[in-house]
Amino acid sequence: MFKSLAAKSRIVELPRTLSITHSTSPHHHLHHHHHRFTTLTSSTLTFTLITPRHTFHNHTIIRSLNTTTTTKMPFETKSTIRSFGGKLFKLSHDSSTTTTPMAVNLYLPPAALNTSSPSKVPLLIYLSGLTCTPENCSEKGFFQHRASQLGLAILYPDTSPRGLSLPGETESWDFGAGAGFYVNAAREPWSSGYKMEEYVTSELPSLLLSDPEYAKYIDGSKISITGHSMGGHGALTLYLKNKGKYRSVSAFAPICNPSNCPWGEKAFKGYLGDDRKEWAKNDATELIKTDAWKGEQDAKILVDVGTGDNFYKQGQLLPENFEKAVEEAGVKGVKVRYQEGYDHSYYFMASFADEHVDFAAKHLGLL
Ligand SMILES: N[C@@H](CCC(=O)N[C@@H](CS)C(=O)NCC(=O)O)C(=O)O
Repeated sequence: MFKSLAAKSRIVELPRTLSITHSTSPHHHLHHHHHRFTTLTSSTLTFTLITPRHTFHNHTIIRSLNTTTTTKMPFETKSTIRSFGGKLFKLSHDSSTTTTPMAVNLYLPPAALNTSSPSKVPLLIYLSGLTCTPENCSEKGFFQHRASQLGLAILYPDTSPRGLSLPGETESWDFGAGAGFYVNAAREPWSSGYKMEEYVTSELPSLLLSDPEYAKYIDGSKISITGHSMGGHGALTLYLKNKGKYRSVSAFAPICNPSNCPWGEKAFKGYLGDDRKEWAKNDATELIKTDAWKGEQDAKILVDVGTGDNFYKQGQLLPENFEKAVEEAGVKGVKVRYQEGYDHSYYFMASFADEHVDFAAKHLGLL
C-alpha cells in the first residue's frame, strides 16, 4: 500500500493506524526481517516508513514508523562566480529521486539580480553530454553571454547520480556514471537511482521553484530546454514526452535515434532492458511519429549538427532519421541545420550558443 503511495504521490497522509515515534531503533520490533524502508518526501517533511509485510490474525501488523522530521533541504551554495554581469552559482542538494547528493549549476542574469526587488526571469535547462558534469558547459559553452543580455536564467544539471557504487558504474564512459541518458532506468541495479528523466523534469525544477534562496528569481511558468549530444537526446525526448511543459527545444549534435546507434543501444539495453517498445518511448525519432505530435504545425524544435563531427560520421547521431520521421509525420516547425566543418566540441557549441539562446528567448517571450 505505502509502496504504491510512495511511487505515485509526494503528498503523504499518515494512516490513522500508525503512531509516530522519533525512535529509529529497530530493536524493539517483534521481528526484524522483511522490513522495507520507503523514503517519501513531502513538501515539508521527510518520512521514513516501514511498510506492512505480514498479516497476523487478519490484522495488518505495522511494525513501526520512524520519522525524521527534517524539513526539505534547500540548495547548498558551494561557490558564486561572476559571469557576463550575472552570477553562476555552483549548488548541491540531496535528491530523493537519485538517492544521492546532486551537483547543479545555476546562472542568474543581471536582470534577476541587479534590482532592489528581484524580478523573475525565464529559465533555460541545459542537458550535458557523455562524461560531463555541470561544469563543462557553464565553463566553455558561452551560453551566459546572450542569456545575460536577454535576462534568461540557465540551469545546468549533472548527467547521472554519483557515488551509488553500483557494479560497473564507473567502468565505461558511455554508460553508468556520467551517462544517465535522461531515462528512468527500469532494470536492476540501475533502477535504484538512475532516474534522470524524473530528476530533470520533476524533482529538480520543483526544488528550485520552492527554494528559499533561489525561487524568487525564476519564473517557473516559462521554461525551455536544450542540450548537447546525449543531452540533445535528453532535451528532445523530454520535450516530446511532455508536450506543453517546455516552450521550445534546441539541441547541438543530438543523438536523434538512440534505438539505432551504438551509444543508444548500449544504454537502452542496460537501463531499459531488451524490449524495443520501451526504447521507442525514449527515442526522439519514434516520439515525433506518435499521435501527440503527428501533424503538429508549430513544433518549436531547432537542431544543429556539425558536418565535421566524428560521432555524426560514425552514425551515433542520425539526424537524417529524425528529419525523415518529421517529414513523414507531417510535423512543421522543426529546423535541422548542418553546420559546415564544425566538430562535436565546445568550439561548435560556443559558435551557435547565442542563436540557441535567442531561439529559446523568442519562445519565452524575451524577444
Ligand atoms: N570521452 C569520449 C568523448 C565524449 C565526449 O565527446 N563527450 C562530450 C559530450 S558527448 C563532452 O562534452 N565532453 C566533455 C568536454 O569536452 O568537456 C571519447 O573519448 O571519445
